[in-house]
Amino acid sequence: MPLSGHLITDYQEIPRCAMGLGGKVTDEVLAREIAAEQGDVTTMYDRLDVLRERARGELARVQQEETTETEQSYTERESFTDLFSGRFAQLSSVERGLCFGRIDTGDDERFHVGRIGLFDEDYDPLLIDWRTPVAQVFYWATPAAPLGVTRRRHIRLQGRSVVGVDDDVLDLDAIGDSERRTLIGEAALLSSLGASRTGRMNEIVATIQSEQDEIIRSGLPGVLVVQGGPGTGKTVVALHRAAYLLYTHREQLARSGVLVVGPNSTFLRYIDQVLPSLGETDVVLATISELYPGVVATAPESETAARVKGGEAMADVLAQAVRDFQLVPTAPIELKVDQQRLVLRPGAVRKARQRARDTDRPHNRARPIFVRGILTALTNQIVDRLGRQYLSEEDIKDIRKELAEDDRVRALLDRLWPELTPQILVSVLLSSPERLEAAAPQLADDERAAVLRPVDADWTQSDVALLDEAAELLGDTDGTVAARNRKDADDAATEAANREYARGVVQIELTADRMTLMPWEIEQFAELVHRRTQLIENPGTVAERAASDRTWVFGHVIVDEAQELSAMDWRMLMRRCPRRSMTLVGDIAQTGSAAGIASWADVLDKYAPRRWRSAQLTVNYRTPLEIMAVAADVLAAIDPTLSPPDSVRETGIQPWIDAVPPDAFLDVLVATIKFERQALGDGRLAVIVPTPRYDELAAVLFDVAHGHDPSVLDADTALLDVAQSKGLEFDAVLIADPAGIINESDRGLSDLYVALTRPTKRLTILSPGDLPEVLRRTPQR
Ligand SMILES: Nc1ncnc2c1ncn2[C@@H]1O[C@H](COP(=O)(O)OP(=O)(O)OP(=O)(O)O)[C@@H](O)[C@H]1O
Repeated sequence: MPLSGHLITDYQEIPRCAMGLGGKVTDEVLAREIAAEQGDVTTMYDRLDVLRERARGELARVQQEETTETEQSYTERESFTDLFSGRFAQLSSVERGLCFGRIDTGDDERFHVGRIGLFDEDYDPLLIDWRTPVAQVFYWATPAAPLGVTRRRHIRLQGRSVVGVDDDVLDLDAIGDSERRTLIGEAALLSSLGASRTGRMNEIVATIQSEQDEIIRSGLPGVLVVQGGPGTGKTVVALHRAAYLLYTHREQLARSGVLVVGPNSTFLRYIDQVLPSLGETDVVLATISELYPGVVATAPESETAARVKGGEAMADVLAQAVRDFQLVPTAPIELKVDQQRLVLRPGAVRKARQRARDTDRPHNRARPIFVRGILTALTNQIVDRLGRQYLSEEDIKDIRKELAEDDRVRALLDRLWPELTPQILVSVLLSSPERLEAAAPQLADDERAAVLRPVDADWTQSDVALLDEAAELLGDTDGTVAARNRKDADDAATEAANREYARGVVQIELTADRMTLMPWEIEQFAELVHRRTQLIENPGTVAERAASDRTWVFGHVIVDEAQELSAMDWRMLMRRCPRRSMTLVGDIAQTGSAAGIASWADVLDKYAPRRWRSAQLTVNYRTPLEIMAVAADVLAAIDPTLSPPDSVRETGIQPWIDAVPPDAFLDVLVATIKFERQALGDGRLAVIVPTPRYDELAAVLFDVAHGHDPSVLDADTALLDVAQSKGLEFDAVLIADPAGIINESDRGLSDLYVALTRPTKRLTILSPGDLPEVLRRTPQR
């Protein structure tokens, strides 16, 4: 089948099996090839069964083993349990689609590619893991650059049966110029793209395209920015990159973990199956709202408040707000301590404050310096009064100690330089017009008014980065420092002992030859014994501990919809990854947040100068050509210099765009939903509406699931606003009231663009009253 560019028409008509570009094969040849593949595939599944049974048997034996319950035997048993249950879970997760490809090279060699590596009893490879360097050619070879590959075969399985093979013949002599630019494995790709959506994203190991694979396998260090229009696979590529990096750099990443940040909890639910289905679980999935442990940030806020609080200026505002808590009295303060009348003069306080500030320590950590300065000033008064010549060093120390323990002195110190928590600082600042005015003279009156709220107001998403910034400015309190020091000392001692112990256990196991450890599992086992022992002191998986520790440093951070992050969010995120090993995926044209960024360089030249690189994804695998034509008009209105990604499919189904009188809108909407449901059959339909109309429409659309719980994705028809639909996709989308979406915010056109690019098959637009100008170019039906 000749291909032109990336567009494929009549994709349902693609021959069941194409053996070589441009050619069809007889049923007989096909049956013979399928039978041959079946033999190999059956051998792989047999081997998988053996390994799975072995892991299950080992697991059962370890669990039933009689041991004297010493801490040592407990640790050993738990480590084996982890190892074998991890191995068992991994072997089980690859059951579906175990093998999906074959590569033949010019030297008459061939190997199969699959979701996991398998070896026979003699260590001869049966199946190569998709993440290994050897498997790379499966994704990279093209007729123009065959990389030594003569044939790439896509193998389709149903259960354990081979039901189809599709070959790309990569022999340059056999094909013409027009056929050289092709999608890789287009039949397999198109059958996966044409399938109905389930509300959960699927992995794509079998059909990764070369421009995507290059990104997935890009090196670990530095920041990689992946810019791409809607549907180009940014999310799915970012997740496969996480799996690839964890496989390739497991030593480095397993201990520190990988953080994946997504735009909202519905999105996290949408993607939460991808990594487990690739056998990876050591990953923290979080939204920005969840990045400050202990704070649940779900309260809504105005666009202006989000923009102001997300602005870089807030870093200075918070720093000033902290300084405003470090007071110098305007007049001398009198104190009565033990019948003594003491006077604290502003000059002495100012001097103590300057000393403390000069240390450049965070507020709570500089407080002891301030306290020392004040206590010295007060002690000197008493000492001078009593006569220094009559006092020993010990006497002077006692005076100082008494002063330090005196309630009135302590109250005064708390007033002049209070110990603060991030929560107190941020909530007091945002609820006090006076404090705000003092700390934020650079903000306009209406901006300050927009961020004011009651002191006990619930946290919003943009508060999270403020809390994180505040935590940096304040540092730990004395109580938390003491607790941490104690814990660090304990941890260091335990860690050293445990490493020693882990080494011993592995040695004993190897000598006793009791377990069937593969050579490459010995290190893994040692690490597990070590981690297990650590867990007795410090419970929780890496993911759990990382999620509960604000200062946790991740080995790699992946951010999806990265264009939405505010300047303050970036500051927070960069603290989580000082090594700057990051993958940021996004699309500037889809920016919906008022605080979002306008260019990648704006952010990255600052945080990772000369350490960031960018890559582009250019092909839209989601939205068919007919729908992208409508989206293209909106994109041109956002920025005439931008062009949408090329759609890979054409469905022949034109979008339905209609304007109805406002008083008929609801009735027509209900009828249209019904019509779309019938047209879709099993597929998923999203009704996307302006946020201000969400509640009103939720109340009248009885058969449509609504609410902000991610479980709306389980319904066949869901009511969403644009923010909720970000990153998701549906078989059909009905946009109700497009003008409402455009007028909702300054970035309304970008929001409409996001909504228009969610469907995989059908698009309907229903407008109460006139259609917005930007949608009038498409013929109405
Ligand atoms: N190589 C591929 N093989 C099969 N399916 C693919 C491939 N690449 C992308 N897809 C599918 O295309 C759809 C769009 O991918 P994805 O959601 O990752 O795009 P995106 O760039 O993040 O989109 P958006 O910016 O609009 O949220 C998904 O259904 C994904 O599974």
